Amino acid sequence: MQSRPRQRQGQERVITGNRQTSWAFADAYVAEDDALHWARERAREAGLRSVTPGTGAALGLLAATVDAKAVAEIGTGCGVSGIHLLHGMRPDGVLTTVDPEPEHQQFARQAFRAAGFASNRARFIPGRALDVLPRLADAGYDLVFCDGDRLEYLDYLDESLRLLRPGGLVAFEGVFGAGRTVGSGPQPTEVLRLRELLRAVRESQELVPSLLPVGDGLLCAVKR
Ligand SMILES: C[S@@+](CC[C@H](N)C(=O)[O-])C[C@H]1O[C@@H](n2cnc3c(N)ncnc32)[C@H](O)[C@@H]1O
Repeated sequence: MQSRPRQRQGQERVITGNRQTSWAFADAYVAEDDALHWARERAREAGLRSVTPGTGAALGLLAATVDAKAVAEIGTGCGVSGIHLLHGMRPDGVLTTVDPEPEHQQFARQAFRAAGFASNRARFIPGRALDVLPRLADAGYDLVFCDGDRLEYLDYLDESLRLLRPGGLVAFEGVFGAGRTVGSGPQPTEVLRLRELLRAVRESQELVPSLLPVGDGLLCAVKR
């Protein structure tokens, strides 16, 4: 009996030692095609973050799980996350994607075409999320993916609750804040806002939450 705790400790050490390798394996588990590599490269040149392959795979999975016909995306970037979402959506589904930078959306448009999606599968809306989202239909969306201005995530949460149908899903990219969300010491406003978001989602009676440790942290919640 006395040897049990020692054995458990040993197992924990093995898991800890391999954890980074396991996470790297999980992140690269679903391969990306040429269109995604092209979009990723355009984003890198423009100095933009894109979701990691693992986060992209999770987004595709989530879109398929809710059988998404209508998805709203905040922060088109050069289209990496959009391609993953479109892959998971129904074949007749439409991605509505919002970004204030027309040149980002132009790259995304090309990337979607290269990935084989017909032009009517995506609706590009140029503009800032908080100007555009109020114009979108109540309960008209199966999934909302938030990857725009992290200072505005709490406002995106309010808008998402209005936009989602019951059973729909909201996802926020990057909530680990590159490790700063759980870091001690003074943190920038962006990190403080991420912490507020994490609290608000966890405490909401309207949401069933889960924080997926993919990429830089993908906070997900289903609207009851
Ligand atoms: C990290 S990139 C998005 C990357 C993209 N989701 C992907 O993984 O391919 C963030 C994008 O949000 C856009 N953005 C910044 N502020 C925004 C706002 N207020 N509303 C909507 N988009 C915004 C930026 O122009 C940029 O293209």
